[in-house]
Amino acid sequence: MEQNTSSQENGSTSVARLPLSKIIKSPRKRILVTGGAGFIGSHLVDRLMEGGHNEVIVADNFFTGTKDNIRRWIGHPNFELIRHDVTNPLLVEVDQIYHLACPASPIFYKYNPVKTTKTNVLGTLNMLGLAKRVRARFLLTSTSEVYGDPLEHPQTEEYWGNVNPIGVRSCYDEGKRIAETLAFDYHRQHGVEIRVARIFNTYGPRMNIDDGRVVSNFIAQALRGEEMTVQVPGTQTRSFCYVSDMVDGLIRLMEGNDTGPINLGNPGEFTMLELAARVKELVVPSASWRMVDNTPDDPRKRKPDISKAKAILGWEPKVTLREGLPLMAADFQERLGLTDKKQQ
Ligand SMILES: NC(=O)c1ccc[n+]([C@@H]2O[C@H](COP(=O)([O-])OP(=O)(O)OC[C@H]3O[C@@H](n4cnc5c(N)ncnc54)[C@H](O)[C@@H]3O)[C@@H](O)[C@H]2O)c1
Ligand SMILES: O=C(O)[C@H]1O[C@H](OP(=O)(O)OP(=O)(O)OC[C@H]2O[C@@H](n3ccc(=O)[nH]c3=O)[C@H](O)[C@@H]2O)[C@H](O)[C@@H](O)[C@@H]1O
Repeated sequence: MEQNTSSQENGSTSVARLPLSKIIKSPRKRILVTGGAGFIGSHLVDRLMEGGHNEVIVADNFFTGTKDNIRRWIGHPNFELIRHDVTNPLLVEVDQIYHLACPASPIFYKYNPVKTTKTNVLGTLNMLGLAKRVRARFLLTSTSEVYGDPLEHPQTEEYWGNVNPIGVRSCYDEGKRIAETLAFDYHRQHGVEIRVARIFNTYGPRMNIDDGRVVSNFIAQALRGEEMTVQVPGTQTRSFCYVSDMVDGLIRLMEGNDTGPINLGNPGEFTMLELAARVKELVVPSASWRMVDNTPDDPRKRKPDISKAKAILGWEPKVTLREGLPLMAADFQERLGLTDKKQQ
């Protein structure tokens, strides 16, 4: 029998103003992941796709990401890949936006610093504009680099940071700081639901082999039989979080009620010399290292205070560096087409 649709067609004003995604009751969430072809993004996409409850759209310009990272989902009915640069507006109907698009390795973000700033400013502005228009919840992957070369240790979310505004890292550090500002202003001014994660150094399978970040460099160098390049003084510290823990934290933040900013990272703190020694012990026992020059404004120490993530999200990392390094090395070994160096 034909339904009388006149009330639906004439619909009340309030219903008519609802975004389409709220009117069409879909059992699935539609989720946009910008930068979804990158390292963290592709692991996040895996987690969001598994279980079949979501439709996932990846928007990526493939500057540092690759289709290989998301190849398993291409052709899946719940998955869509768009070649898109976030410095241009994007029109899609979604319920959630995970905004990761931005080169993360210092080598790549310094390669075209003006573009990095544009990605952080215009890219975040465009994605917040989209969130406002379609009433999507928006999560920004900010960084521990907003703390700069920190004068407080470990870093809590209350610390305002020590950042050089005109240095070679500023396109990234200051870019992420203004991205956070934009998120909070869209929240206060336009009521956009925002979530801000401050991610500390994350590592794992699928990192670009020649990405330039320390864990990928050391593992690739050790496996290739090259010396690991420890930048002076070698006593600078970082705290390394395995990617599956990070993805878990990001999803908890998105699904929870707190805007953040919330530190997500592993509080285990290592000097770069200790990291090189761990790679030697766990990946290639014959490996060695040499000291090389450092780059300007390298933060001397970094370690997250994750009390807030524990209390608010019930989250803390599970995978230790000792467990994570061999998992990453196995992936690198396969991609480099190498045999197991440890057994040689
Ligand atoms: N991995 C970490 O240790 C770490 C730490 C702090 C913050 N983060 C943040 O997490 C996010 C992901 O980092 P990652 O380690 O996966 O890096 P990644 O370089 O592997 O991924 C970034 C992705 O963004 C894409 N991209 C870059 N510029 C773009 C643009 N203008 N338009 C569309 N796509 C663009 C790249 O092609 C890539 O797929 C970044 O925003 C980064 O700042 C990462
Ligand atoms: O976690 C973060 O918030 C940020 O960390 C990184 O910045 P950084 O910590 O400097 O990352 P790396 O380039 O991996 O350097 C880490 C340390 O390793 C040292 N390093 C790096 C490379 C290398 O070959 N050898 C080496 O000793 C560097 O001097 C530095 O002290 C990147 O900027 C971002 O991915 C991210 O936003």
